[in-house]
Amino acid sequence: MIKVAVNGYGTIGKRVADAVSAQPDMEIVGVSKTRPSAEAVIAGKRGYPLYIADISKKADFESAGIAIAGSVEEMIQAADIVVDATPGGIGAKNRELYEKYGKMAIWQGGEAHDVAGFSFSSSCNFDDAKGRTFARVVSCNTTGLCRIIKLADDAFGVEKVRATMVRRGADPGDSKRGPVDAIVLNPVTIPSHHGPDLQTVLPEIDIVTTALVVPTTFMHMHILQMDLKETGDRDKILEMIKNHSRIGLIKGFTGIKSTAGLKEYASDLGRPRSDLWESCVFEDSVSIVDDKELYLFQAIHQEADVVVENVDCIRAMAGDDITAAESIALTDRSLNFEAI
Ligand SMILES: NC(=O)C1=CN([C@@H]2O[C@H](COP(=O)(O)OP(=O)(O)OC[C@H]3O[C@@H](n4cnc5c(N)ncnc54)[C@H](O)[C@@H]3O)[C@@H](O)[C@H]2O)C=CC1
Ligand SMILES: O=C(OP(=O)(O)O)[C@H](O)COP(=O)(O)O
Repeated sequence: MIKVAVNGYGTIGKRVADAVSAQPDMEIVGVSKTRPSAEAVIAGKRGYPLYIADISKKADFESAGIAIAGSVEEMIQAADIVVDATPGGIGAKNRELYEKYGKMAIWQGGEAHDVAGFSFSSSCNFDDAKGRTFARVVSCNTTGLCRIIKLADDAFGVEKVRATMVRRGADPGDSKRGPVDAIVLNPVTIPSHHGPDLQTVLPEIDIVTTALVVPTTFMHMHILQMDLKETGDRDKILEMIKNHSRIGLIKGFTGIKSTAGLKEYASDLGRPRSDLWESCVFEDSVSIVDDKELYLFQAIHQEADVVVENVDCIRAMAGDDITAAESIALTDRSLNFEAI
């Protein structure tokens, strides 16, 4: 069994902990919080040993009736590999802790590529993670871009990509962020970080991305245009999407044309937390123009798509020798996840 610690039990960390627990070859040895909170209570209810970043806060937890297993340093020592899901910028500061105890670690997309020197996407570079001590799973948006661009590149070759990310303003449980009534250019400069971020995984792709933020909480929406090297074939693209285990195809007859419709669908499917681990490509948007231009819309559930990638990354780094396809299949099967 691969012993996994999750440092930072928040939006991403709690989902990674649940996904890891569902795997037959992994176990959670601990999760961490900084202060007593609703999520700390949930960690206890899930049976995850709870460790704290600042052990001097132990009394605060105990007076709230929350049992503490020890300090984050103790948690790290108990693990084979640490998934660092602390807020962007904090994770990089934890690197010396992982080095101190000689542990493998995986960071999230809020950290720069340099934190690990290697950025990961299950369907693009699984084998390159093998034997590494450190890796970073690219951000939710970049994960969505990696999946579909790799697919198009494999099918027809991709000459260049131009994409706009319409980003959610805050996660559903976050009442501090906005905007409440604005469309915010984020960033106002071009390109956004997503293109260069994609190139940390697929360096040969010519890509320019732009991004803005809107007052929603569930999912980002991508407007994608790819110039193909060869003449595109819509039916072939659709077939490849249907066969891709991490890309779902939203069919026109469903009437789903929005992130709201997808949220309802995920909920009706009985997905935990309404999570959509797959990218959601709208079938009717998939269009070939002038033979070689491919257009499509895809929605990305920011809280979910990176979760399954973290599980594969753990397996690539700390597991038995296994192929990407085998790991992806095992991860998904263990979660009862079949792309829509
Ligand atoms: N929320 C999202 O939609 C996505 C987030 N990410 C990335 O995942 C990472 C985590 O983001 P979220 O889960 O959204 O953040 P979050 O704020 O929801 O959770 C972070 C957790 O880390 C804990 N924490 C803070 N400082 C800590 C420390 N020093 N030691 C241990 N725990 C500490 C907090 O208590 C909190 O539970 C970031 O790099 C972010 O960019 C990636 C994809 C999507
Ligand atoms: O990794 C994400 O987005 P990103 O790919 O746009 O950086 C997550 O949705 C977190 O984004 P945030 O930095 O707006 O919280």
